[in-house]
Amino acid sequence: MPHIKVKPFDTAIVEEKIPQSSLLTFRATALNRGDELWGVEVEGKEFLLQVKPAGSNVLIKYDKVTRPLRVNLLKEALAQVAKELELEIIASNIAQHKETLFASAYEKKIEDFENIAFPKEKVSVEVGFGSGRHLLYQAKKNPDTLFIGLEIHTPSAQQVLKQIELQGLENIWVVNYDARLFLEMLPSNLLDQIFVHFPVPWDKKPHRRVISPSFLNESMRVLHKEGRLELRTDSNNYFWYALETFFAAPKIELEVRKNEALEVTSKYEARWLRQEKDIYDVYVTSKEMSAPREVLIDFNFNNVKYSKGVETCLPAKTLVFEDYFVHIERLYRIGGSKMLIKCSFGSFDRPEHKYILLEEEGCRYFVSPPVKTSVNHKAHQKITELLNNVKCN
Ligand SMILES: C[S@@+](CC[C@H](N)C(=O)[O-])C[C@H]1O[C@@H](n2cnc3c(N)ncnc32)[C@H](O)[C@@H]1O
Repeated sequence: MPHIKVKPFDTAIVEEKIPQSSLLTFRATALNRGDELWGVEVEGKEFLLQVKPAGSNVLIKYDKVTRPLRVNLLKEALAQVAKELELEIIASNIAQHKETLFASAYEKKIEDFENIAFPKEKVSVEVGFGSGRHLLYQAKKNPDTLFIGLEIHTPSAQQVLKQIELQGLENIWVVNYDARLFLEMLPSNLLDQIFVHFPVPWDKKPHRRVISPSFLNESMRVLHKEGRLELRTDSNNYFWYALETFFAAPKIELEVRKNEALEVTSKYEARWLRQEKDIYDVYVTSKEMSAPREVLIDFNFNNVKYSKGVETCLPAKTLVFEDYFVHIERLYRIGGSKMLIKCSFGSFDRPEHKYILLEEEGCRYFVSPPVKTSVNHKAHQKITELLNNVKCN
């Protein structure tokens, strides 16, 4: 990733240069540490550069949380900063290259679902598609259905995206995100089917299993009446665990099969078949329409403003709640009346990493708000409460 190593210089000159700079917007210095963050804006995109000592020199590089997708924007920012501050570069890797961003129209981000139009009337979901054999097969066989494939393993998601292009399929969306958090982004009564084939059994860490009471509730909400959740597993343990979970749900119909042959065999299944293992199917059919989903999530901080002493009032330890956490990682001071707060929060499995810019005029996420999930919202409300309490002290 782009960086420059420069000879030592007085970083305080940045503040003097900001008014004339074509890209620098602020300088934030870490409390009790030697590193800094510089706010920049290039071609309308805001992001941060990290500045820290590297032996007897200074390293200026990208910041993971706010980095723009286009690497050339970062390189341009580093080159321009070095020029404006007249820095002496010792080493760098900022030569601009032609960018070949592999952006597939079939890859969707979780935040796209905050406001998305489904191009087909019929929609189904596959959770943890792995090599994608079943997903690709279903999409080919049912061109009238949109298949949303969810996979947390990024290389598998990329492989399947390539296959989609190679096979010329137009009815699959791939989402590289945790299925347990994804379903809440969907409207009620949308889906025909949810396939969960050979989920990781997690015998020693059952809390990581995809199937859980809350996953079942969300599945029943997003399936339309008569829509079906299909679990296929080779794990006897998982089968009984899932049955117990499903039995507790109201208004569903259950069907259990053993060693049923499907039209397509996944890689995992082929291995179990060679070993002559039993394979279990459990079908859960939704028997009622669900109420529309209510989305009452906003990430405004309303009346939160910078007040003196904020750094002494924020918790140093991670706050852990039943289904979310809040961790204030680091504080940066910008002049005398602004702060940048680096924090992580939300779900234990897919935490958000964000900066919050706290000023006398107000407060906002820098550079973009979190994904609209309920756990992120709970965490946001907790952070708002923490920042408001500072005002009361
Ligand atoms: C045992 S493999 C099965 C793959 C495929 N369904 C098959 O039958 O060959 C389980 C897959 O689920 C994915 N996975 C596990 N937990 C997940 C989650 N919470 N959300 C999305 N994918 C998940 C894993 O990355 C892995 O690719």
